[in-house]
Amino acid sequence: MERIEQHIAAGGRQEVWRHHATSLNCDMNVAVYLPPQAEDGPVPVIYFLSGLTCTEQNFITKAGAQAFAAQHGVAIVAPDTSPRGTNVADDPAYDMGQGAGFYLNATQAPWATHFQMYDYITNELPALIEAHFPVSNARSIMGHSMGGHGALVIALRNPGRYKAVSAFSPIVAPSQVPWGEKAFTGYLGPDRSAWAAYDATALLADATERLPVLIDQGSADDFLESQLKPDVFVAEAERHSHPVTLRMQPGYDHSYYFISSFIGDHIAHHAAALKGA
Ligand SMILES: N[C@@H](CCC(=O)N[C@@H](CS)C(=O)NCC(=O)O)C(=O)O
Repeated sequence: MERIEQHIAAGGRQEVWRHHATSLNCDMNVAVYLPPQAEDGPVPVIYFLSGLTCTEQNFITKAGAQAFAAQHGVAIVAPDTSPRGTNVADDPAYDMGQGAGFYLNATQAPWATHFQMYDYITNELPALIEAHFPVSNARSIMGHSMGGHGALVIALRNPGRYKAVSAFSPIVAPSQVPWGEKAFTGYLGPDRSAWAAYDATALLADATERLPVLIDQGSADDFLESQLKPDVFVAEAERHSHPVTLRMQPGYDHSYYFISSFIGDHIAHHAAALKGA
């Protein structure tokens, strides 16, 4: 692993590391924030998954999370959103290919060679982080938009692995909206039976754990009605007695201004669960 950035932030360290990802068959950047408490011993870790078009940079430069992470003594790991590189398949559209990995394991050409983000985020990255940084194995996961989809799917499919899950403006039912239909057709093929494993709403029926889900959603988000549809998830969660809190935030849009306004609440929510662990 090679450290490519290091900055003091809120008394801790914001770092960016570059490493070879075996599951993705390419080199990846990953941002790691270590709070001041990490100097004295292992701290819990929150994974933050970003949305379409993002790299590891968007969250660390725009969300204002470092001061809250320092206050609560938690590390935050923010990976890139897809495999990258000139040898990696891509698509000219912003919602497919590099920058749009959808946190799944692709089965279709030309994507399957590198687009194995589910394995990377669920297995390879935590093992790497826990081997190289002063962190404990207390983990939680959150994300934004496509990354909110990733966080919900990964938490629902891995009971016991995460102490908390939350999302900003998540794509909760990708099988039912244009972003998801396009990406899943490309990465997983047209057979919709393969899609349910990556659809948070579809996964609720078989969830074995009742990890409470916190969702914040801006009411003025341009993607709310067409792509996000949090009510679909809430209705299905109610059917299966799965605890979910959806907070509609009046006037907020889809941007990092929205995330930065509520990131403190999410980090407090995660820190309480991580420390109770
Ligand atoms: N219309 C946007 C759609 C992509 C978008 O809104 N991306 C969100 C996540 S789904 C984002 O976080 N963008 C990067 C940023 O705001 O820093 C575009 O073409 O860039």
